Amino acid sequence: MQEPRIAAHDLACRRGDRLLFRGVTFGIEGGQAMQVAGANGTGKSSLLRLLAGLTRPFAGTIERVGETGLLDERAALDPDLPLGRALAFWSSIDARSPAAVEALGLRELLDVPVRYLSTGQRKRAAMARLLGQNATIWLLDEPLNGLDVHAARVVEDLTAAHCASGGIALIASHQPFALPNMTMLALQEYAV
Ligand SMILES: Nc1ncnc2c1ncn2[C@@H]1O[C@H](COP(=O)(O)OP(=O)(O)OP(=O)(O)O)[C@@H](O)[C@H]1O
Repeated sequence: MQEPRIAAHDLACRRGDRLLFRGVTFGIEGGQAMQVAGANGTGKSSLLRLLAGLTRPFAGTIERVGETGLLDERAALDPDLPLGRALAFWSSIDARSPAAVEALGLRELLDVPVRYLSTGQRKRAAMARLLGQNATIWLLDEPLNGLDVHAARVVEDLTAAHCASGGIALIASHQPFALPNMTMLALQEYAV
């Protein structure tokens, strides 16, 4: 497998008629993690969506080697399906013996329609979906929002394991996220 990498060079982002940031440059290799910090509205979510390839930069370039998986407020799970079947759509989640389903405390919820899940349960399900996606580059937008203390620790541990096995994690968060050797990108420094 090719070594994963994600890099931005002189990136600028425009939403509507407003330029949010410009001149963002960084490079992250396999095994590394970076937290994107910044006040509300500085463009953290917009940056992750750019890096995921969902929107196009106003200026600058993105280099991406490896598949990206985006975790945000949308669970990317069919709301009408029971959770077990919705997760099964993501190929490597096997509802019978998935370590992630156990670790994230989802076993008792597999028969519950996704639309009935609470905010924290939905976030845990989205994390299980991300694991089932087998993406090497994780883009985590406020991954701890809505999680209780135990679930937050599980998500931090899963992310640390992902990096330890050669993956990349980019984390946009207001909350501290415990991960060894994480670098920091302060988005307000690039505000226009
Ligand atoms: N589709 C859109 N069209 C126009 N403006 C948008 C659009 N999406 C987001 N914005 C604006 O872009 C700015 C940045 O939004 P973004 O969600 O990227 O910020 P953020 O740093 O993640 O904020 P928060 O910390 O509140 O989550 C906001 O002012 C927002 O209103």
